[in-house]
Amino acid sequence: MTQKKEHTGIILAGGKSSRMGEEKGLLFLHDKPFVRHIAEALQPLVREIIIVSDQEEYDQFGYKRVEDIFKDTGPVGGLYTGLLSSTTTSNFVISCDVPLITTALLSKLQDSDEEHFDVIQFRAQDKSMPLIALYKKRCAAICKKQLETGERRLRKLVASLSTKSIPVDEKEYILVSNINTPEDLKNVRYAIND
Ligand SMILES: Nc1nc2c(ncn2[C@@H]2O[C@H](COP(=O)(O)OP(=O)(O)OP(=O)(O)O)[C@@H](O)[C@H]2O)c(=O)[nH]1
Repeated sequence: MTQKKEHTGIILAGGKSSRMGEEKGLLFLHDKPFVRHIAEALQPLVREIIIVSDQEEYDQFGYKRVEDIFKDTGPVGGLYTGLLSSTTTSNFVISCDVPLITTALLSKLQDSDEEHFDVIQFRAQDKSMPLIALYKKRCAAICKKQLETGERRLRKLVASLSTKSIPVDEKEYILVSNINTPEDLKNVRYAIND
């Protein structure tokens, strides 16, 4: 097990948000943008937060922002840039569309961290969640190699890594739900009385 605060929090906030039709990380839930919710959940567990995005609007949050090195290569490209910018061996990598994530849930990943696993990810029912996960910095080289072959799929990358999956309790499914569409947002707002 690694010590708390030996991790970096990387939030991926690039991509097209085509299903939502507007920048997902800047959408509001309760009184705060998604990215702010996620950063606040990460904050007690990490040394530094890095947002990977080409959008300057994310500078308003006061975290370090880095721009994609490989453009338009999807989450694997974002992961590559985030890991390269990090100074820690182990890193939370979180998509910008899970605003209900909590520190308590994220700390379960941290408590399960082991040096020999490349990835520690959540699994809800039978669905693994590679964008609510810990990645070792060494995975950057593998991301680069994969992207150079033209393969962009994150699931393909994770399949090539040594991975541990942590089950999410049924009552916690809502906390890991991705909000990708206006319908998802409506449903979550309804579920949490927003
Ligand atoms: N930095 C970076 N992040 C990305 C990139 N593509 C996707 N992401 C992030 O990866 C996560 C998952 O992305 P998706 O939901 O699959 O894709 P999306 O482009 O955001 O949305 P859709 O266009 O609706 O598929 C989100 O947090 C995105 O912000 C990219 O090229 N660069």
